[in-house]
Amino acid sequence: MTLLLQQYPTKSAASSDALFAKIVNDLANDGYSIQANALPLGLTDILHTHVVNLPQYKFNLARVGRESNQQLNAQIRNDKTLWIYGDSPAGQEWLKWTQALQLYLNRHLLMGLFSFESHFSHYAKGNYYKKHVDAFKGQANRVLSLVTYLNPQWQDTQGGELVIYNQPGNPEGIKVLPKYGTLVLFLSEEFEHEVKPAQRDRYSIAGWFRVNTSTREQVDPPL
Ligand SMILES: O=C(O)CCC(=O)C(=O)O
Ligand SMILES: [Fe+2]
Repeated sequence: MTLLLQQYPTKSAASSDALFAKIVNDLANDGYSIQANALPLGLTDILHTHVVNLPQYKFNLARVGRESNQQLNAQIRNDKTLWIYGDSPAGQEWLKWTQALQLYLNRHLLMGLFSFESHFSHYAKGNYYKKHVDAFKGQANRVLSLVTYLNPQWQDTQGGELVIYNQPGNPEGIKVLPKYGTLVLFLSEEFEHEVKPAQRDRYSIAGWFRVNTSTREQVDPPL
């Protein structure tokens, strides 16, 4: 008999299982999950080193939807972004980890997550992203939003909070400081949220798990 060693779960994926289980529980109960010190430290470190060493010119002014009017855009958000592909060791490690998360979510919540896209964001001092949703009901195929933060020693007084408006009865929303290794997930269509201006450079990764809405006429996500 030949025994094939399974690729999954790997040791590192297995060590995230306790975290993934908490996320599944939160998502099922509340539709969002906020986890401090969630990312494996080695992964946070490699991503942080990578992002702070990227040359500024590689980042692009973020766009809002299909809007091409840059002035209007800048009133809504003025961070800069850079899409993450597997063309760097940091990018590869990140995509491996989010892949393990995607698999876990599909197994335990049957979400049918089909693909994942993500970008680094750099909010320079004073930058913001006004209140928005990441996907519109019935339109988009972004179903689950993910954000993680790459800012060592973030102080409570330095602003830059993500505010999640979780229910009408709580107009203040839930504030999340962009601390090193904190991970946030929420259902993309359900929660308005915003990024408050920060007192210092703020680095993060924003990502979205998508379902496949391909039809015979249209391949989506685009190849
Ligand atoms: O950086 C954050 O805290 C959230 C970013 C965000 O909402 C987005 O990029 O859509
Ligand atoms: Fe967002």
